Amino acid sequence: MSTTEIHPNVNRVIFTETQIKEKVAELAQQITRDYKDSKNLVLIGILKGSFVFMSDLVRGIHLPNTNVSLEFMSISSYGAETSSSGIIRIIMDLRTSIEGKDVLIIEDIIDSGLTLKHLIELLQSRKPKSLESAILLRKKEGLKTEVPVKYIGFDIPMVFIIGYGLDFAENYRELPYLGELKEECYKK
Ligand SMILES: O=P(O)(O)OC[C@H]1O[C@H](OP(=O)(O)OP(=O)(O)O)[C@H](O)[C@@H]1O
Ligand code: HPA
Ligand SMILES: [Mg+2]
Repeated sequence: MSTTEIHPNVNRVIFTETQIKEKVAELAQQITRDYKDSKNLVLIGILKGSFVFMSDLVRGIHLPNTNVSLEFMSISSYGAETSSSGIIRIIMDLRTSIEGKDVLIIEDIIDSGLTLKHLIELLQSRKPKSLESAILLRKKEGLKTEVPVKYIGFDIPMVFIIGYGLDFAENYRELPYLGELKEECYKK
């Protein structure tokens, strides 16, 4: 990717397409290894942010002896801000039961941790056989609550990230890399 293709509102590229591809392949291999004896694995993508990560990740998972199904939930708490509103809204819930199944939540980012914490409590009450999560990005210093995460892509600094599915006020999801949004785009 040449520098001329970088969006003008991106301060710097944090991870390139190649770096992301390698990391996603690594995560997919770990998941393949860990779930080889699973009967039913439900991968739950959390929209909208996870849609790119989910689509790349699932194509690296090879489990010929497992019923692998994909489900989606849509959850929102950020709106047009760069910090969590603290109000976790479920916009769209699962269509099927997860009772007795192995469940893996697929998320783009964990920042305050509030979304994942809420989600784990909700899904645990539906009695899955197991419940884990695969998260591409984690802002360790942003965490306001303890949340267990089994698969982590990258730990990142406290900057606002866009691209590869992540947005600011619904823009930039289409960028193929992960970049830092310029402060002047959100600081008044
Ligand atoms: O750890 P937290 O502080 O809760 O932040 C993480 C959540 O925030 C983002 O969702 P957002 O509310 O922006 O919805 P979106 O995925 O539709 O962009 C992101 O996709 C995670 O779901
Ligand atoms: O840094 C971020 N970028 C995009 N969405 C987010 N949701 C939580 N943190 C972020
Ligand atoms: Mg968002």
